[in-house]
Amino acid sequence: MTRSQGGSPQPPDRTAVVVGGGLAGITAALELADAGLRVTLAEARPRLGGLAFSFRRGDLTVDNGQHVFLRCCTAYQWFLDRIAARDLVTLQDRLDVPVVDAATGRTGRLSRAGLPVPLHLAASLARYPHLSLRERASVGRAALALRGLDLADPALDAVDFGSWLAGRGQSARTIEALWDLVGVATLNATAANSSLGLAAMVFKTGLLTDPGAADIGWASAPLGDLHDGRGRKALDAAGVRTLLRTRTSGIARSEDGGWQVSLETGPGRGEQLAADVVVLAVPQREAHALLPEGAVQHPEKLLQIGTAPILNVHVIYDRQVLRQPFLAALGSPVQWVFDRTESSGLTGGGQYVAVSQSAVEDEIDLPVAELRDRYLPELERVLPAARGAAVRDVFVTRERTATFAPTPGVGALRPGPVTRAPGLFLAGAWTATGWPATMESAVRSGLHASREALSALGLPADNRVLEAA
Ligand SMILES: Cc1cc2nc3c(=O)[nH]c(=O)nc-3n(C[C@H](O)[C@H](O)[C@H](O)COP(=O)(O)OP(=O)(O)OC[C@H]3O[C@@H](n4cnc5c(N)ncnc54)[C@H](O)[C@@H]3O)c2cc1C
Repeated sequence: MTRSQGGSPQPPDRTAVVVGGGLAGITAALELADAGLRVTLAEARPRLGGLAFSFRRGDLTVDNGQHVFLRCCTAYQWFLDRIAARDLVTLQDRLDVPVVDAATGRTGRLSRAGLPVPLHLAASLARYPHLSLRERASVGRAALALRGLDLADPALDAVDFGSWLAGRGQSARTIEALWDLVGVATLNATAANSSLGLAAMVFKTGLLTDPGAADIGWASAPLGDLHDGRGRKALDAAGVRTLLRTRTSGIARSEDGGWQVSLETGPGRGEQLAADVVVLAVPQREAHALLPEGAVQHPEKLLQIGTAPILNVHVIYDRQVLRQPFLAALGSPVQWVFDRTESSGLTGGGQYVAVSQSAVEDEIDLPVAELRDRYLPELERVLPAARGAAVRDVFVTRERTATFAPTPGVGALRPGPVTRAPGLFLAGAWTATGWPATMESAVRSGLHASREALSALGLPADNRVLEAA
């Protein structure tokens, strides 16, 4: 799938090494290979997909954590098309989120109508039972204020979203029942701990641009089938040499002005790869450790980017307890609950639900027994059908560094794709994409890095995806 420019042959001998086989690295590798480079992708783990992966547990295939995307995640959807995995996701025709208040048992819905922005959400908000009339009216005013914010204004990054909302008349209840309901899941932080710049980006893009922007999508197969299985197929077809279980231990300038990448391919075994360009698509701490001296101006900034955890509590019931693909909860520690029955391969009746808990710094290290005691009774409050159901299994997946923490000031710490070392580029959801740590940010970062790498080699890059985004 080499892009040919007006029929002229591509230079055959340009080489690239991409370090890290998460979504950022896969994207960069595909783009560089599509442009005609000889690409090696080195991933430390035995699989691709980075933070969005699956593993086997008995007969089940379990995702390390529930992942969703929105219709406005155009780069991630391009990626799904590029790896031929569109058939493995479901995307709502129209945003529709059931929201249960565990305290009252009432269910409201955040949904959209077929009207232009912002009227598309007005009817649902007007009927939203978890806020008073006055609170609902205040949401409209805050949304208008959000709409007026200039996302390019760096001053937004220094302000916390919670204070900004409070200053726009949002009560604690409105923040909990609306802004945090969406924001905690997308930013992995409460409004009080989120940069206004990132929060405004999420809410403006998702709710105040295109009417369909916030329609929710999710994998209908295990994440590993998409990012590892189909990702690997696409890389193979593009001619990328993919090395798994291969940790990169060093990146240094070679005498000819290119790069020398040191790989650990097994115990006591190594390989040196020469490359014209290197894309470092690993998390910020690993990037800090691998960056050659002087490659970024303030390397210490990478270590100042905080991280935030996500916890999933997986519960197998002996019967159906959740009748929709997912729901969100209020008045309970439970945040979001997803039906994982089909995608996990559970057979023999029963239902598998995953409770997805973002920004749970105080719970991430709790023992399973404690989490079980906390969440099973809460699930019975949120899902009445769970009250008479028998629990067949409970297990927990923890990602302590699931995302970077979107705290105020983080924008100034995130580097762009271009380093001061010619031919060395950075990618990863944590780099300066303007997005919070999401699959969308990861794919965008891979597109940015590969575009810059191609341009440094004097090769044309396909900008269409980024321009459309
Ligand atoms: C539980 C959970 C839930 C999430 N939910 C959502 C969601 O709903 N929606 C959403 O959009 N996003 C979600 N995210 C975030 C999303 O998964 C990440 O932002 C995205 O996958 C990051 O991709 P990446 O390529 O930037 O980094 P990573 O996935 O971290 O990939 C980096 C890769 O580099 C490899 N590596 C590191 N060091 C080396 C080395 N020295 N040599 C070789 N390889 C190395 C790692 O093994 C890893 O595979 C969630 C994350 C988690 C953990």
